[in-house]
Amino acid sequence: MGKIMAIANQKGGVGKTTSSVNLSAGLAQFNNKVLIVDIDPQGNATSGVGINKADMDQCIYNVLVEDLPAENVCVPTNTENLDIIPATIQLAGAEIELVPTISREIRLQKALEELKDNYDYIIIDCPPSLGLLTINALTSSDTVMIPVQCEYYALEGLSQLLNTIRLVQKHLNKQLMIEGVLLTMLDARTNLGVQVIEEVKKYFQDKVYKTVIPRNIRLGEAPSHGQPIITYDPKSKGAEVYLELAKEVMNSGERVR
Ligand SMILES: Nc1ncnc2c1ncn2[C@@H]1O[C@H](COP(=O)(O)OP(=O)(O)OP(=O)(O)O)[C@@H](O)[C@H]1O
Ligand SMILES: [Mg+2]
Repeated sequence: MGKIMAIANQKGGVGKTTSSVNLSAGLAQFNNKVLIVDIDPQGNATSGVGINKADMDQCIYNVLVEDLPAENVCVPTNTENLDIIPATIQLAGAEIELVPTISREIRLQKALEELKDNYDYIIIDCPPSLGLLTINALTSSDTVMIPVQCEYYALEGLSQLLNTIRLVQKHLNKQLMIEGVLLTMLDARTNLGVQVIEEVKKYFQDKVYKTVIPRNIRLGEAPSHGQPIITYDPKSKGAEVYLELAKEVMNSGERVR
């Protein structure tokens, strides 16, 4: 049975999508069958794996709001072993349309239940908010990965996220565990980055992944070519670190709560 992992942080631009796409591609390279679920109306993970959103007449919106089976919207990507459930801008309406519906917090969970056996990993790329879409992701997941940018104010807003995770654990998904905190966009030339790493480690202790993602120009370029880093530039530092992270995730089954 597959492991479902949400990649969440309500702060924008911290590396959620970059990590969703490239961790997924890394896991796929190690022969895991992987599904990305894009639940961000921006649809960055969707375009990041080369899917043209304008060509899509169905997406995760139809699954969440119209009960379309998730299987019907799964599409293969150019990366072997990697499928995606895409998001288009249509999803922007879901946050409000779901409010009056029955079982609005568990719609994604129900949809993914039927798919869980087809994949080794299902990675959910969350939007930068703590609204119903992120709640659906957390309710569906076994674990949550929190990317934290190595910048000043890195920890700001994390208490809100942790509180939301606690509420989901209490009311909707007792199983949910924090998989780990991923430090992203480290600029090794500055002292600030090192200070932030220290601070985050003090707070989260052994929950912080050993792999730290540096700033890497190639990682920033890859999405505009619709490719994960391991195909866009397999020799880059970015490809190396996301493969390392994939290994770490594959070995983290025994991580304790
Ligand atoms: N390690 C990195 N090195 C260089 N650029 C990066 C790196 N990680 C992410 N980026 C770039 O930074 C920007 C923000 O990253 P990303 O889209 O992954 O963040 P996000 O948390 O998904 O954002 P949002 O909250 O809008 O969904 C993107 O342009 C991305 O290409
Ligand atoms: Mg994103």
